Amino acid sequence: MEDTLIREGDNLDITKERRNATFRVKKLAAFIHGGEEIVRRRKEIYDAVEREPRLKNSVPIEFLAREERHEEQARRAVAMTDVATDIIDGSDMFGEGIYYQSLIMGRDLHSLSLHYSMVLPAIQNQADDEQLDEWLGPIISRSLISTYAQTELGHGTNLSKLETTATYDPKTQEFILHSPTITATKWWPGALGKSSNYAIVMAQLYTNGKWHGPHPFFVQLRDAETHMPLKGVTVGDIGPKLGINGSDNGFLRFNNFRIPRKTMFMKNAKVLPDGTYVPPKHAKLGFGAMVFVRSIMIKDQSMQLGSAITIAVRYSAIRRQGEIVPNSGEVQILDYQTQQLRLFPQISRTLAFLFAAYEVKDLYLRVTTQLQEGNTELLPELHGLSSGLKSVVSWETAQGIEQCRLACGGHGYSQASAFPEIYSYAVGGCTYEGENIVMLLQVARQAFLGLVKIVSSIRAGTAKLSLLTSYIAEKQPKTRSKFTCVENVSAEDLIADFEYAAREQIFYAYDLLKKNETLYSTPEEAWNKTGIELCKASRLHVKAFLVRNYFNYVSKCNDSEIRPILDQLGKLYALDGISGGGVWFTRRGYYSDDQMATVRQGIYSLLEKIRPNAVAIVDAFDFSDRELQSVLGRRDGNVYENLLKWAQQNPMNRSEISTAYIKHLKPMMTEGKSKL
Ligand SMILES: CC/C=C\C/C=C\C/C=C\C/C=C/C(=O)SCCNC(=O)CCNC(=O)[C@H](O)C(C)(C)COP(=O)(O)OP(=O)(O)OC[C@H]1O[C@@H](n2cnc3c(N)ncnc32)[C@H](O)[C@@H]1OP(=O)(O)O
Ligand SMILES: Cc1cc2nc3c(=O)[nH]c(=O)nc-3n(C[C@H](O)[C@H](O)[C@H](O)COP(=O)(O)OP(=O)(O)OC[C@H]3O[C@@H](n4cnc5c(N)ncnc54)[C@H](O)[C@@H]3O)c2cc1C
Repeated sequence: MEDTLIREGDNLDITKERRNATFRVKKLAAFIHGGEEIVRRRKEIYDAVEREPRLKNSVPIEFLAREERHEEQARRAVAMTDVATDIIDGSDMFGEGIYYQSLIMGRDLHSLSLHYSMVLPAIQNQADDEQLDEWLGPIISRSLISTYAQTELGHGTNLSKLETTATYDPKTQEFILHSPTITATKWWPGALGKSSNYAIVMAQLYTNGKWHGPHPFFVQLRDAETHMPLKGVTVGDIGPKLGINGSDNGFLRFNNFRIPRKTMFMKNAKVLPDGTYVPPKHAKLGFGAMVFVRSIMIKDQSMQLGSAITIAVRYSAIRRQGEIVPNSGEVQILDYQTQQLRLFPQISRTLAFLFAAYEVKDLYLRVTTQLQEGNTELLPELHGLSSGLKSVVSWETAQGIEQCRLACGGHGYSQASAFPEIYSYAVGGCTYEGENIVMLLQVARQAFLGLVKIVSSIRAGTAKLSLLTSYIAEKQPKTRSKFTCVENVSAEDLIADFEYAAREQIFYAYDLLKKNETLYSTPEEAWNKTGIELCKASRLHVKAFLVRNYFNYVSKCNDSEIRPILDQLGKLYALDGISGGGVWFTRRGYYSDDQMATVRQGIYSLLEKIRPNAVAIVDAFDFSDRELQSVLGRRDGNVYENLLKWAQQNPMNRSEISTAYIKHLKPMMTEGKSKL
């Protein structure tokens, strides 16, 4: 079927792929992105960005040194936010906001990342009316730049042991911020080093001699005119990192630095002028900014994997290497079954993660509405869903990007492929906003209303279960999995298989925890000794959610042109999970060896079915060349000539003779000659 992505001068192999696709890309793109209107808006936003001279990205970012990159990204961030209201609906951070930003900033953070992704939502949700009046205007007008300073040199995960203190002095109605040790130094906050003049600082609150745990404060760090650090504040950049080097992640210390009482966020917890502490309705309301980023990053991660797989599939369609049948000509590497197994599951994952991102967005919005009415009922569910997805999605995204890179051979290792930028940006998501293992343990402890608590209440018959957890209470089937062959297997059967595996492991981990509680002297030690099994339970629980959610989402599609594609990808997602999960599915003989062999046969048959549509499917992710920034992943497939151009524009090639040659190599060679 002819498609609008085909243009004259394109690589012939990629054109043939597009012509042979069995569906129209526009239809699949509309379904993936949530409707034709959204795809139309993406195009409108893209065109507006392309038209705007200040949003031209003329400098290839990967050739820049750290300081140049930081400066260029600051320029882009200012230009991006200067014209944002003319182009996007800024309130839609989950949709238009992420897309618009990715067109301009690429895979990097910048001077305003935290200002918008953490400080703005924190102010909207945690400031009282008076604070909102005072702070929101400057945040929106960008007359100040702010960040979120929580992590310290000595503690990131364990917030209860943060060392920065905020001690209330009722005489002056001020808090005294102090960093009592080296390990109390704030370390990591994005844009803290050189850009921000304000920060939300998480500090241990002391008032009237009592400790109340970590609380957020909105603190001025630098002079509004000179941008010099205020007296009592030491601040700077922490140095180059694996990725996101456009961002000046920073360090920060306070030396008995006084701030007014009303700099403490007071919508939830309060400190009255006499120092009386009023606790919040829910102890973790002050952690809301983290929950927000955990929620939005699921879509961002899926888009990173989506761009990696788009690059790898397009390149695999134009790359010819080796022969399958001797003397019949070199084949497209996409024809190798091994290449397909490496790549096609990444397509399925991208979709599963994206559809999950839609779900977490809905839950986030529901929770925000509830919280505005003072209702915290759904907060634990959101904490569980966002923590679990964050953990599984960022891990599988990082592994998937790496598979895409490897699948592109040597060219995948070049920055021209974009994989180094994509990987080093995305993999940060495994650590920031809660280290992944720690977040899995939260899922076990708390998520989806607390797996561990659920097990005991299910056994007592008192469980109140949500949609996300109700499967745990169902009886484990005594029979085998219903799987017979890929053609006949239903979505319900595949969901049942993942629920079986999750349920089995959840109860196993629970029983082990209970046993360990009898063996160790404290519940905490028993918890630690059950940590690995608990994490496995959480992972399977999240995977069961991802499979269920995929098929639920796809069930809305009645289009006979694209539904088969979505079904194939869904089955591949599930069967690849079952085949890779092995032992989780064969426990108690739930899957026999023969069934497992048939699962593998099913995967091979799906790879064959997906193969002719692979290029068109990744086209439907709707990435422009501007977003992909990859020579290998170009829409037109003209990779080789552009690799050469890319190398030639390399600043090292501006002059024929390098300074390295003049300073070091030439003298060595001259000396060598003199010794001849
Ligand atoms: C395009 C956009 C894409 C990307 C984003 C752009 C930019 C951003 C990029 C990077 C920015 C990065 C920023 C940061 O990294 S900020 C720092 C983030 N730090 C963390 O995430 C620290 C992780 N640690 C924690 O969250 C907590 O300390 C932890 C949950 C591990 C434990 O908390 P704590 O010790 O205080 O509590 P516990 O005693 O363990 O638990 C008590 C109870 O409370 C529940 N709980 C914990 N957190 C929450 C929450 N947020 N909401 C609701 N409930 C919560 C916990 O489960 C326990 O429940 P129960 O078992 O029922 O008692
Ligand atoms: C790119 C990037 C951007 C960041 N941006 C910011 C920012 O803007 N603001 C900010 O405040 N912070 C920021 N951070 C810091 C980030 O939030 C922390 O690094 C993260 O929360 C992990 O904490 P940690 O570094 O203390 O790791 P640690 O907690 O020291 O983790 C080290 C290891 O110990 C394990 N571990 C720790 N605790 C437990 C436990 N209880 N049970 C089992 N295992 C455990 C972990 O699983 C991990 O394997 C950023 C970090 C990165 C990498």
